[in-house]
Amino acid sequence: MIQKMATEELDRFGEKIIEGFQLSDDDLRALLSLESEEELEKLYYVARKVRNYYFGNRVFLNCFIYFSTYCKNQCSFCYYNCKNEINRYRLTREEIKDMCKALKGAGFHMIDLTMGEDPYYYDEPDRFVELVQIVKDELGLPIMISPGVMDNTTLLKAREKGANFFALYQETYDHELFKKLRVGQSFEGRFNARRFAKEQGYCVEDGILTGVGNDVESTIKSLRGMKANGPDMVRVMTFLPQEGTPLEDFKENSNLSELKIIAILRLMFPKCLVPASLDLEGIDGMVYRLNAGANIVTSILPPDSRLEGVANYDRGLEERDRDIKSVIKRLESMGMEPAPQADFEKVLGL
Ligand SMILES: C[S@@+](CC[C@H](N)C(=O)[O-])C[C@H]1O[C@@H](n2cnc3c(N)ncnc32)[C@H](O)[C@@H]1O
Ligand SMILES: C[C@H](CCN)[C@@H](N)C(=O)O
Ligand code: SF4
Repeated sequence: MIQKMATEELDRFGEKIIEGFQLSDDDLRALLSLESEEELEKLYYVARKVRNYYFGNRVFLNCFIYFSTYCKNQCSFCYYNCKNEINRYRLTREEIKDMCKALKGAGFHMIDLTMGEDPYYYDEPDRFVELVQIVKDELGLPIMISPGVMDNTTLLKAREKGANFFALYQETYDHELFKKLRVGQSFEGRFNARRFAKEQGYCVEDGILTGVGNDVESTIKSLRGMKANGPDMVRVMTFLPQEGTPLEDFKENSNLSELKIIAILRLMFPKCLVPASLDLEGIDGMVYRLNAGANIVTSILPPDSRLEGVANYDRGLEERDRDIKSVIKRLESMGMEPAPQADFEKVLGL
């Protein structure tokens, strides 16, 4: 398929995608099986062509506020699973308010409010709704919420207070693998919460993990599963094993790299937001992810922040390279730039 294509053919392939061509399962098998750097560069070339057609060199910037690392769940891949004996924090309302004040005018397109499934909020969900209100009042920016499988009533209330985006990642659409990852959780419950949010006017983000025991066929199942639900943002994250978790020693030689899947996501979801997360390899990693077709930088932390990431490649490092100024500087060195806020509001359908 793509291996033997010369530049003109790669351009034509990109144009076909822009014209609406849909990749078949066999096409996905072929792309997921690409091996050499040269072949992969051809895939990234086509993905950039499609990304540039819709977004040019303009990138969106998402601020990540992990405001509570308490959780009642025990996902086998996650550092914050309730069985892991770690230091946890829960920001106070005042701390969140002060953080918002420091974020004014920083240049973010959206604020991502993330928490574990913290009983403090799950037992009193209006506390979470109040948080959304505080951030909306302080910053007025679009808000992404990543609270886990919140009940429908709370999702509705958060929407009324100004939440725009609901992020809930299925991890995999392979039910057997899901059971091993999201231990004791309902596949349908997770799926239905995201679908309900979409029906209530949220933009939604779905996502999968790779390097977590997924193979080509399960990855195709996941790509198809996400496609069927019309997400506004789709991600893939490399699974980073976490100390103190059941998968801390998990290793596999996966050929299903994050960069390869980012590029395939771009071809399957040409107009979608596709993240380049700093959570995995910081700003150096961002460059590769943008060059593979991503167009929103996520897990950008408030300046001088000691807040957690999620996969948190830099946990324990003194120096963290996740502030917006450093991101923008690197973007400029790549000939890219932050998009106007109006472009983002268009994506949100505002
Ligand atoms: C956004 S965070 C927390 C939000 C909320 N508690 C939830 O589970 O949806 C959860 C996501 O981070 C990602 N994640 C968690 N641990 C990870 C790890 N060790 N490596 C890569 N991604 C990870 C997973 O995709 C997971 O869905
Ligand atoms: C996984 C997190 C996002 C949650 N909505 C964040 N660390 C990221 O990588 O974007
Ligand atoms: S992924 Fe979310 S729900 Fe699962 S343990 Fe981590 S914080 Fe809790």
